[in-house]
Amino acid sequence: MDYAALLQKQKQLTLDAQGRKGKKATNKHGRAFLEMLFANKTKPSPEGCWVRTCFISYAYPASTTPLAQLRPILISDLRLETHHHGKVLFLRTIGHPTRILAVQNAVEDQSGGVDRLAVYNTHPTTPIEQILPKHALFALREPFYKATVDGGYTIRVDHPSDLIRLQAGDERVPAAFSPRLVELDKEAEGLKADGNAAYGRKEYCAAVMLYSEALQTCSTEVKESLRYDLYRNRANANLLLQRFEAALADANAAIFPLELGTEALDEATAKLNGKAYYRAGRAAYALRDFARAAEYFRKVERCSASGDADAEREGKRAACRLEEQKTGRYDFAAMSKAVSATRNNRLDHADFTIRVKDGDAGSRGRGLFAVKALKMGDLVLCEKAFELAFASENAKEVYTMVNLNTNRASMGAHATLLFDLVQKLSHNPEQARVYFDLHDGGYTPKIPPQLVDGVTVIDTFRVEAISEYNRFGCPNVRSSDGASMKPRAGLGKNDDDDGEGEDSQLENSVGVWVVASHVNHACDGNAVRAFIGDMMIIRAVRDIGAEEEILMPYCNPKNDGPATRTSMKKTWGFECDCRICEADAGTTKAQLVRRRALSKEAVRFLENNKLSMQHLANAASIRKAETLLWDIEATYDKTAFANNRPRLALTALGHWLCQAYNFASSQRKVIECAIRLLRDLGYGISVANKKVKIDYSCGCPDIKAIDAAMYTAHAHYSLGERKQGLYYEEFAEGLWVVLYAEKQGFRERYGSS
Ligand SMILES: C[S@@+](CC[C@H](N)C(=O)[O-])C[C@H]1O[C@@H](n2cnc3c(N)ncnc32)[C@H](O)[C@@H]1O
Repeated sequence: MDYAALLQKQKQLTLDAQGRKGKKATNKHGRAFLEMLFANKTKPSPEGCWVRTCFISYAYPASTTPLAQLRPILISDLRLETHHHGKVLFLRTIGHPTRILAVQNAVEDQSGGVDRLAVYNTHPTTPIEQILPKHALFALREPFYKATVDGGYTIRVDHPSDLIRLQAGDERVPAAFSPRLVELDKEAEGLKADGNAAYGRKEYCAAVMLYSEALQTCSTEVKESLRYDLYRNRANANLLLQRFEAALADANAAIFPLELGTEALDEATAKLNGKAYYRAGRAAYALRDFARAAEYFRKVERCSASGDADAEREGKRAACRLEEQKTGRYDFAAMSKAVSATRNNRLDHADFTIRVKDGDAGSRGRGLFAVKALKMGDLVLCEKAFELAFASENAKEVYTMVNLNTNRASMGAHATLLFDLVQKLSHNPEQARVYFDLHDGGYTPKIPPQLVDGVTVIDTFRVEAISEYNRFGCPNVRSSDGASMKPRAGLGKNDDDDGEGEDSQLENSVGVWVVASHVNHACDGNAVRAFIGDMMIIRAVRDIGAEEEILMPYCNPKNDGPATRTSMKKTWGFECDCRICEADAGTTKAQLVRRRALSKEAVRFLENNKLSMQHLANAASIRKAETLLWDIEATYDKTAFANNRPRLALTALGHWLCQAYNFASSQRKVIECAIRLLRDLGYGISVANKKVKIDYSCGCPDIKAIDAAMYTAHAHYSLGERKQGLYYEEFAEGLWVVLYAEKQGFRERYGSS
């Protein structure tokens, strides 16, 4: 897809539309047409994959003005391309909703004016009947009106929090709408029954609304027990909607207090309290407050003389999480077994973050620092995704996302992540505060999440801005899959892949990890990340001192340092000053031009000389590779790249040579080439008295380094030098765990020693 053309076209359309700014809409569709357009319930989309384009249009802030301070406006007064500040539009849906990218419906105002309403950034899995059901009432704060490409008009909602659903009995509903409303005077008991019925139909949003309405209706004369029932039921519906903060508050409001002077509640009331504690426990668990969850589950058990099997089980689960949180002891092998291409890869594990703290990182902004000294291979942190969109989960719809604010276009799960985030943040304001504290690249205005008219205001443009700076690509299942699926030629199974581009193939999914988001970049970072399902596992790639900043490469350092730096500047807005970049800074233009030309030649050479048992290298191709390697090496300044500074442009050819000599069973040459490859990846090797010493301090962990170590190990084994071989094998296995979080895949790739 030509993203640049798509972006340009959308910009032009937006610009053209701007020409009508402030004008009134002409030749509008009438009621009959709109009623016809939205006459039928939408059928599920036919099988197949839909490619949708999600345009993030020019940013404007979410409305934070309460309804009471806004003046009503009518549809007929709306002006095109205009944000109607200080105004509120009261609307009632008149048709059945439909979803293309936005959820849409026909609407009328209190004077009978009609138009189309489109709500963007809602979650694709939320039933559209929950968003814009027929005959529902809404107040739209500070509406935005625009012409659409199909020649029509739309009242466009980019921030779902601008649109407030009003209950039938709400006094803010304009009088003109009231006569058509039904059951205005419904009693709390009746509303509760309706809520229960909606819950039974799995219409949880409707259930929450009906319970809320009943709670508003509950007069002081109404039985107190009804109020508790309503809170308890609403807690359950909120749990199922993943509105965990609301669920926790509801569950707590449903707990009967002990009467003054009494020792215990009667059995029936205690049982009800048990239910409320259980729901509170589940909400606290989902909010990852495991200590609090464990306490609630203990309380459930105390509410019944015979105990409670569910609470006991949940209590044990919470205790396991607390143990993980405290010790960082995870069964990574079991975690790896638990994920697969066909499962929901969201794992039930706690975060382990006590070895790090955030702090001032000077010109890098905030950063993450080691609390204590860590050894190479140590777990730095393990964190569950705050939110994650697995590409594999939404196979029916593929989104291309085009952001006019940042001039960026992307394909994959980015749009789904935005919808996931907006949904989560809208209903969990405390979690929203954590998210909005992340780096936003200087986005303004910084509207904090706040409750206005009972709705948490979420600025979707800022959500996306933060996501762009903080999201990580990740595999659909686990990091090791790419490596174990593609064994290197001559090591274990045969394959002709050169190892480049594995990550890009695997990283279709995308997520946000809020603690890891504080880690700043260095191409030669002291830590790297790996994934198992939605868990990010960061390990030290070399020893890290107490108080030292944790740094990891945001993207794989590429062979062309200056090109990497330019792309980093474009994406994240900074220039890397790590040791590789520092060494590279002295590269002359002539050296760089020559290195690029030779690297291109190397790519062509590797493309035309793929190795396998059937295609062995001949003497001429080996000579050519060696010559190219020396020539590229000559473009690196000897002084600047002394002390094992990585020379990444050499590694692809170095890797090929290891393979070539390995196929030719030239064991000494394999060892020589592999040690050279390790050095070019920053690992200094010295051998004294058959003892191998590896200097990790500049090492760039990469699958090629593991391959190089295993080539060396196998060559030593073949030469009968088992002890030396074992050093390298141990090093390779350790590095594998650093890169992929666990051992799975190592033996598949390299076979047994
Ligand atoms: C994911 S955030 C990292 C945390 C961030 N420093 C903060 O203050 O919250 C990414 C942003 O951090 C800054 N950053 C990361 N690595 C950097 C580096 N090596 N040099 C300068 N700034 C860096 C850039 O502003 C980048 O867009």
